[in-house]
Amino acid sequence: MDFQGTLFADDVDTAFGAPERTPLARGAWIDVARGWLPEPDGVFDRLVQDVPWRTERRQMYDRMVDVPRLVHTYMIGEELPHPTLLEARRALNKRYLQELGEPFMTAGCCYYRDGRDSVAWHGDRIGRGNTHDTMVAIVSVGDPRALHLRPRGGGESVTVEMGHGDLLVMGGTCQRTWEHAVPKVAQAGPRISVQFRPFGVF
Ligand SMILES: O=C(O)CCC(=O)C(=O)O
Ligand SMILES: [Fe+2]
Repeated sequence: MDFQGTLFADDVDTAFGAPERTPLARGAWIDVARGWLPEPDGVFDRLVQDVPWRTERRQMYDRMVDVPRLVHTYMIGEELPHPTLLEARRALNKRYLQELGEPFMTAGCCYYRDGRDSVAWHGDRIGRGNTHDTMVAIVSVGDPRALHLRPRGGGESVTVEMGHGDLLVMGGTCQRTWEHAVPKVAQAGPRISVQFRPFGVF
């Protein structure tokens, strides 16, 4: 089904629905909306095929290591690989522009091929997320994976099961006062995460 068709199909009622907010400690919050993205199957297939995936390399101590997942970031002005993602970013900007004070611009994509792929505890603190309140909006497609959040320096963690088409927005101080991770699991099929961020947040 093409995109216009999708917009007028049954899922128009649920697509881009209102997220539910959960305040976290220290001025952080998360918004969650289940089944938020329309046509998640088509988005998943397109992303697997068309994104120029590369292995992530990261400086760790004195050496470069492979981070176990594939990545690619669409920078400002670069065309997104599926029209539904364009619609998703529009919907996010409509909902959050006033509160965020600026639009979501970039789209980072991460491909977790199976349960061995993961990302360790971190905040998105390269750039302004380190000093300013901001938002990172994550859309998940494919197999469900748990995204964990914990206060920086320790404390009780929060787990969000990220299912096919689900939206999670991390907001407020979340990137500098909390950390998040997608740990390895014994069994999982492929999952792709698309993270929308404002300019200067990584
Ligand atoms: O896989 C996810 O949804 C989280 C990815 C993430 O936190 C990041 O790449 O900064
Ligand atoms: Fe992150």
